[in-house]
Amino acid sequence: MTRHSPVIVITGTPGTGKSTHAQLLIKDSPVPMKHINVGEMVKDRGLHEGLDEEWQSYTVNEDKLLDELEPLVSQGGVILDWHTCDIFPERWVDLVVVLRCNHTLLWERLEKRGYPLKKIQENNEAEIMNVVLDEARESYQPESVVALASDSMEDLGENIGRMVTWINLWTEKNTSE
Ligand SMILES: Nc1ncnc2c1ncn2[C@@H]1O[C@H](COP(=O)(O)OP(=O)(O)O)[C@@H](O)[C@H]1O
Repeated sequence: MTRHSPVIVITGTPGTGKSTHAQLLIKDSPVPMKHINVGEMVKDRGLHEGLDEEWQSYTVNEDKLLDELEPLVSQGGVILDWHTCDIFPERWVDLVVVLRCNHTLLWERLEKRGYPLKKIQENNEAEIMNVVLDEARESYQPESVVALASDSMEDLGENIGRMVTWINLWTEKNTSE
């Protein structure tokens, strides 16, 4: 698969800042990148088996989702924004960014979002237990996975700068070979 732009996964517990990062990155990226909010795609295109009432989340049909994503990802230039990452085949992905957030801040962000208490607790525990980071480390090569703090606007700016630098290096390497 020849790509002229990379595929970046931005993952992390809900509320850590994935969409905020993805939206800024598509503006600052030196090559055109498309932001795919995978959760919204699942909902909008019906790539699920229905809503789990207890958890207020969709039961994803992974085969349908992967079939839908494959043609979009194959060209490169894509940011996949989702709270889980191990479903994406390793060959699709050039960089996995796992956003981390202090759990008190995360609690406040999810409360503001109007999540039910049970969902806030579940996500808060997942953040404390490193669930998404462990999942990323188990699914991809260590050099492809980077964990970045997303507690403050300062972190946000630094993270975008680091990702822009990474995209420049990737592009230089992959278009000169
Ligand atoms: N680094 C950050 N510093 C301060 N606030 C942030 C940061 N990242 C995200 N936020 C805020 O946290 C909330 C959740 O961010 P969002 O990008 O929607 O998270 P996610 O996509 O991971 O669910 C938003 O109100 C956003 O403005």
